Amino acid sequence: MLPDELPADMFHYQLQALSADKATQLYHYLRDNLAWQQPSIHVFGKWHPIPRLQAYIGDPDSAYEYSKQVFSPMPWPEPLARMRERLNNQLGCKFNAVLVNYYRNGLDSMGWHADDEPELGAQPTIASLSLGALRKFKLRHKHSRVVTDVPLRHGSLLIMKGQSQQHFEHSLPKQRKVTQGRINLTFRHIDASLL
Ligand SMILES: O=C(O)CCC(=O)C(=O)O
Ligand SMILES: [Fe+2]
Repeated sequence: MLPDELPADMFHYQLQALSADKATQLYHYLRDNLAWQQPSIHVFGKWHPIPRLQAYIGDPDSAYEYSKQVFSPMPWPEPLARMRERLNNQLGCKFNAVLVNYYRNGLDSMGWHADDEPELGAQPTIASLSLGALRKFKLRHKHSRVVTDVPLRHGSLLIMKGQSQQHFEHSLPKQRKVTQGRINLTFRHIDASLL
């Protein structure tokens, strides 16, 4: 399923977590109903608006801090509350927040990073649900620098767990030929006591 160089104890890919119809329905619901924001982040002494839109949703105790900013969670819309419940049951997780990213077309992107903020804990499990346009997700081993491309499909679920964030970074590069939108949801467990 996934390329051999990605350790099975860190990455798992479920091609069809949602049927195509359900995934399309959820895509349209989120695109049209979430309160999208485009915050600026501080990089090398300058503020830049992120090259995508985002919405942060979670329980009241799940404030999330990155790039020196605190993101307060918005309440769960019903379809995402159901999805969270399902993933918690299926994976035995305690997700209390989801970061939703909306890439309006192939010019929107996300740079290299690891999801290694302290409030995620040492070995976080992150469940990444993709909806809409097929985009290339890249994983780069921090030590060997080997890059692996994983096309994330409409309705698919990528689980990152164990030491994945310690050993790998990931990114979603621009793809100029992509004209359609994509929405990605990363379900997370935020422990505010680790901040
Ligand atoms: O859009 C994606 O597939 C990646 C999103 C991501 O890396 C994140 O939200 O931290
Ligand atoms: Fe990430």
